[in-house]
Amino acid sequence: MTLALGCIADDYTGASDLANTLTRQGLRTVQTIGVPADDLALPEVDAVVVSLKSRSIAADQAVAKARAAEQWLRGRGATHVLFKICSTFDSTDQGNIGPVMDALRADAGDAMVLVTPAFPETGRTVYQGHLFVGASPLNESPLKDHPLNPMLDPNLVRVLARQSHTKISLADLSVIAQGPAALRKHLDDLATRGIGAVVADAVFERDLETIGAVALAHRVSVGASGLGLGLARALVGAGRIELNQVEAFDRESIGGFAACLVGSCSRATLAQVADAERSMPVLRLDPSAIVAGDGEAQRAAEWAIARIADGPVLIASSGTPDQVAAVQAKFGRVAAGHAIEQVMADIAVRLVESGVRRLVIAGGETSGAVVDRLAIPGFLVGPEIAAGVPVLRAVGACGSGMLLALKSGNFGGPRFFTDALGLMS
Ligand SMILES: Nc1ncnc2c1ncn2[C@@H]1O[C@H](COP(=O)(O)OP(=O)(O)O)[C@@H](O)[C@H]1O
Ligand SMILES: O=C(O)[C@@H](O)C(=O)COP(=O)(O)O
Repeated sequence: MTLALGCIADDYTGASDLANTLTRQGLRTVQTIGVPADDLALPEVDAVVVSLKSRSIAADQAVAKARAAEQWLRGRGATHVLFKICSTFDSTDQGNIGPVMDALRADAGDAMVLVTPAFPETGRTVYQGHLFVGASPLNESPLKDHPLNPMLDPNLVRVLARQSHTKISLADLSVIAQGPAALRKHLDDLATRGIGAVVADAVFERDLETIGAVALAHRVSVGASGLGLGLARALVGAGRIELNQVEAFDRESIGGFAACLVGSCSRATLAQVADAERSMPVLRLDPSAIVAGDGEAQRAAEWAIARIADGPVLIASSGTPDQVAAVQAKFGRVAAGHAIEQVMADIAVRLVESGVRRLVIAGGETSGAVVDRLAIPGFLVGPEIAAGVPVLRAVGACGSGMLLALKSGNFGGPRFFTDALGLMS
């Protein structure tokens, strides 16, 4: 297998979003959980997205994990490696995007790294280095209240400069709009001034095509699915990919019971849970009881198992920003998040033991905890439920025969959970 593109994603929902984008652009793509074991049988693919649960961990640990993934990808022939971050940049001043970028840049020997989280299909655009979520600057969007990575500064040149040892600058839209040659010249000029990474504006997909075409000549880039789209189109345009069928697995019905586990507290997910209450039983967990270790996992699993034979169920820990703040004030941000994720994983194990084969999980960290506990080694990409969220089929012995959807907290329309289950038969 010689990879046309290697990718390292900093969480599992983000990885499935990127795998979805690459697949839709005609690249045969597989998502692996961590660096794959040597004995994991992978199909012949153009791109591998190695998923890490590294978005919210210490920089030195994230760097070590990213380097291991990079080595594996380079060993399979990847000349370009995309470090996939969130389209809302989810990374505080203590975050690790800058340190991982610095390390990958050093390993690759690149003079310049292009960085853009723009993903216009989901409303994420970058202008003058400022990230917008729909019409709102990042710091006025719901991301200001993210439970783990609250985003308070929309200027990504500043945010990245606070995390990185590399000198950061901007490629603004007036440069990007002139196309690849102008962007190359701009980067060359900046490199002579000691700049080593550039936040690139992007509002439309054509901007990402320009950025992708230029980035492909480098060995490393940093961005969200929009940059994946730009790189994929550049690979196809360069004749380095044979266009493939967009779905990598057959749609044979899988059966078994279905359940949704929701740990995201995003505004979009809160509305989706409220909507799901109209079509399936919903259990709202008590986060304080979870963190206090009061048997919430056991109670929730029993509640679900008593109902799943009659149809899908949904279990949510999600709270409003005020409720999340109250739990965090009592138990601490990291401890609360971790305890809730682990209870979701406990519940998932019980559900799978009871015959659940179709699992929808909302939230990146939540998905990471559940998929890790189920020991699923990787996924093939199936039909798209919503922008950035595909149906996934588990590969490998653990979890084989299961369908999952890993939903980024912010993605999906109001009826996401019923939409997802409708495509996961
Ligand atoms: N009610 C709650 N109070 C505090 N933290 C919560 C609550 N419910 C979930 N969490 C935690 O919030 C975090 C949500 O992150 P994540 O699953 O990545 O969602 P998203 O995709 O929206 O970022 C997780 O660590 C989760 O355990
Ligand atoms: O780029 C994105 O927005 C997503 O792919 C993503 O990374 C999702 O992260 P979570 O919102 O934490 O699930």
